[in-house]
This record gives sequence, structure tokens and C-alpha cells, in this order.
Amino acid sequence: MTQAKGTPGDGDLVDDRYDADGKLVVPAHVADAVRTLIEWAGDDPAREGLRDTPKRVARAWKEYCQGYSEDPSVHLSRTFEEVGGYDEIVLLRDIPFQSHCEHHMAPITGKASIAYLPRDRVVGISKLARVLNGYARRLQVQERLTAEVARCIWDNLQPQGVAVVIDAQHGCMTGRGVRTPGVGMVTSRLLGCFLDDERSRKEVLSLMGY
Ligand SMILES: Nc1nc2c(ncn2[C@@H]2O[C@H](COP(=O)(O)OP(=O)(O)OP(=O)(O)O)[C@@H](O)[C@H]2O)c(=O)[nH]1
Ligand SMILES: [Zn+2]
Repeated sequence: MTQAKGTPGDGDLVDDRYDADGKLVVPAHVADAVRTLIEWAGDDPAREGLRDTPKRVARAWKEYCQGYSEDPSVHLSRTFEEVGGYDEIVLLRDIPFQSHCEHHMAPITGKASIAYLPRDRVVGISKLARVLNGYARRLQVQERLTAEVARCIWDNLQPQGVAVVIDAQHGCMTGRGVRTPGVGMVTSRLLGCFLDDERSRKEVLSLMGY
């Protein structure tokens, strides 16, 4: 395992190889698979504009799926004990993200709001978005993505409560199939006090704008 060249984030460990230009080496069978798909779609993979496309597509998919090369919980390993007496909700609202659905490998684009009520430890706020990206950059269903983000925060920060709400559009519903542009899917996962206590739940959902 080597540290990925030029890729951001703590703990992004991958075992990929890079060429002299620093580009990811694409195995022949992977490029061939993309060529087959282009042909199947009805175009000629040998024409000039498509000649380098299989390698580009392969590299793009490695990037879309970068989450497989990391354990998102590493982002929550550095916590701060001192919260200066702060015992209220911490919320990161409307974090934009992109994922891909596991059914069609079509884009899922949307925003997530992530909140927690600390017990005695807080975390750098950017880390919540990093956890989201760690799970979003995989082939997903929205329900699982929502649950995985909430569970990761719950297990690693052991807070009093966690709330995750995701509102996203699915490319497989907008660009194909039923073709309903503008339709949002909303999913939520509430744990601890946000699940058990109605006042806490109302407060966090209202802070999120729901
Ligand atoms: N619950 C859920 N469904 C999803 C998600 N992403 C895509 N889907 C749905 O997965 C389903 C797959 O259904 P299938 O009938 O197997 O596939 P399909 O024939 O391509 O279906 P259509 O999309 O209706 O054309 C579709 O209804 C999609 O809308 C997701 O994140 N959560
Ligand atoms: Zn889909």
C-alpha cells in the first residue's frame, strides 16, 4: 500500500500505480471494457475523439469511487476534549456531494446535513464532510449512505445524538427511465436523543431547515 499521489485527505491509502506523467495506469482489460460499452452504445471507439476516452473513463471511475480506498472513520480519530462548556447541537448544513447509484451507476447529486450533540468530545467540523465523501464516493443507495454516515459518527464520537438528512436527485430518474427532473429523494437517520426525544428531534430538524 502506498500513499496516493496527489490525492487529498488523511488516510487515503491505495495500491494503484502511476505513470511518468503522474497519471493512474489503466490495465488493458479495463480500457477494453469501456471500449465495448462505447460500441454497445452505438459509437466507434476507434474514432479520434474517442481514442483516449477509455483511459479517461477508467480514471474518472477510480476518482468517483475513491471511497473504497479509505476508511472514513479515520477522519474522526482526532477529537478535542475541551468544548468550553458547549453542550448544544453542532450542525454542518447543506453539504453538497456526489455519489453514484449501485443500480445504474448514474450520478446522485444532492446535499446532506449532518448534526450531532456532543457528549464530551468534538471533532474538527470539516471531518463530517470528509466522512460523507468517504461513503458517497462508492456505488450507493441513498438509504445506506445516510445510515453509514450516521453510524460512523455514532460509533466514533459516542455523542448524545446524531442526525443525518440527505436530499438528492438521482440521474437514473432524471436522465433516463421515468425521467422526472427536479424530483428530490429525502432520507434521514436519527440516533440517540434525536430518535428518542421529540423536542431534540424537532430542534435539529428545524435547524436543518426541515
Ligand atoms: N430506494 C432506492 N432506490 C434507488 C436508489 N437509486 C436508484 N434507485 C431505484 O432502483 C430501482 C431499480 O429498479 P429496476 O426495476 O431493477 O431497474 P430499472 O428497470 O432500470 O427501473 P427504472 O429506473 O424504473 O427504469 C429504480 O426504481 C431506481 O429508481 C436509491 O438510492 N434508493
Ligand atoms: Zn439508479
